Amino acid sequence: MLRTCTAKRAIFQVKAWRRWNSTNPQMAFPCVDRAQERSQLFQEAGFISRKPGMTKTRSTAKTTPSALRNEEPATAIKEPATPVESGPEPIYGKIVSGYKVFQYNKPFLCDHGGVLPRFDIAYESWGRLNADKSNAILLHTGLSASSHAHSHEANTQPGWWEKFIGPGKDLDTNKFFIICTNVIGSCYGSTGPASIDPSDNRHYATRFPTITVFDMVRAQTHLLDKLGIDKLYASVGSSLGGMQSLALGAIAPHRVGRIASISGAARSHPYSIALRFTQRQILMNDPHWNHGFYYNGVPPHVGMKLAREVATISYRSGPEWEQRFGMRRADPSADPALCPDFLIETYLDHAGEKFCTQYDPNSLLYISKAMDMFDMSASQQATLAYKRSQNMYKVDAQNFRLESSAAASKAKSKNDAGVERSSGAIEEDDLVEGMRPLRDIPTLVMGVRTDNLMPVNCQREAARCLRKAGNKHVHYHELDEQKSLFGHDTFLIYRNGCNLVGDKLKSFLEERF
Ligand SMILES: N[C@@H](CCO)C(=O)O
Repeated sequence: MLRTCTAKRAIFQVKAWRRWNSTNPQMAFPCVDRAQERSQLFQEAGFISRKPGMTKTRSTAKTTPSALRNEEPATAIKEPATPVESGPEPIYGKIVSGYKVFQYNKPFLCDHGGVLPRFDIAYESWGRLNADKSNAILLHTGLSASSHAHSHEANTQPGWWEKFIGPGKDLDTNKFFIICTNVIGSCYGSTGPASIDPSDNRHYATRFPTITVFDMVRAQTHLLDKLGIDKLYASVGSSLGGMQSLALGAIAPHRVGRIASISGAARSHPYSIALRFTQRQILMNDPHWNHGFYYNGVPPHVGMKLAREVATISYRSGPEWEQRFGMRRADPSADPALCPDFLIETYLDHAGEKFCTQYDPNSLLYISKAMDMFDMSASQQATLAYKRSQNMYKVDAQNFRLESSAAASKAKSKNDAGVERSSGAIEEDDLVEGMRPLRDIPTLVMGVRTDNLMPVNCQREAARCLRKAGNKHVHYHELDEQKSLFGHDTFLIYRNGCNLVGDKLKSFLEERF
């Protein structure tokens, strides 16, 4: 009762403040009011969901205020119209159904020694698996994506690669069987921090183990086993997916026929780490983050919104925004405001608003950290292999035997190669050595010069190291400013009926080697 009264009083105060400042428009801060209002709505919803006899987890659609369901709150102050229509945007939705779930019911050892007692992987597929199961393509996702890459009967909403997949398309479903998973650590049906820990029926939250990109693909190999796919036709991905497609080639080269790594990297760039670190800091310093234990209360939606605004700056490019927004203001006749005012500001505000209640904040922390740590250098892989061998006792005896011998041989190969991680300067020989397992796998590496998040140097480095490792089939393409101003997100965007990433990918996949 007390909580309801407090919440109502706070909403009343916000409304009163708005009434007052309508006569003082220069003092209006609708972007701040809206955040406060959303906290109140969450608080009310939390109170409703904790009434006797109701679930203790986050409230259901029935009891959840509209703002929490990512709709416009009935009482929200209207911001200037968002100029998202002025340019192409990725299609990302909150996916809660329409996927299949693969259940791995054995303990899963993560690279850094944590153990998941079991895990789920949400996945979707398109096309038909042929009789000898040789036409499967595993499509790896970027950070925020779900398994819903394309529409189908169980979910007719357009997917995030809707135009890339289909009969005759870039990923041609007349030829290939396409599988897309939601990675472990995420929140769209696969096991992640928001999942329930079976040992105590509480959300994992930050008790979830640290995961690596190698863990993500290792988990996917168990799905491939279940589907009876010994060897993929191709491992394809962009961004984080471009890291995964390479990582799979490193841990299971015998299972991959071709690799496509688009706007990815063989190891993270310090600039990318800086951008993701900043996002995590913003999120973790939202008092509602509560060390990750927010699932029964108000989530850190303000931190999420601001983190997404920073992320969006890294996903697109200045030259795109010059053309798209310039110095235009949402309402040129209005006095300058501290809340969104320039079109670019309303755009970022919209990106943050859309994402902040759609994606689990802890998933952002875990997955972005996994990206930061990604490094295919031989010394780093050997370090992880050694860690695995030390922790193998935590999982069952069968896994112990299988994996400890693999880990031991990797740890040994580190000594054979005589490679150690350099203390400061970036050591390329170490990366070449780490990419040696991919030397016989035809690989497409693509980069975009306007990419601010994973600079094109990352893709140049990956291609160069693959070649130095002896790979004779490295196909490298770089899109210059004339071809794409969409920066890192280029791979998500179709314009004028085409996407240059898709064209190149199609030729690579369909070429005979
Ligand atoms: N916009 C993409 C870029 C990173 O893949 C995302 O949010 O996942």
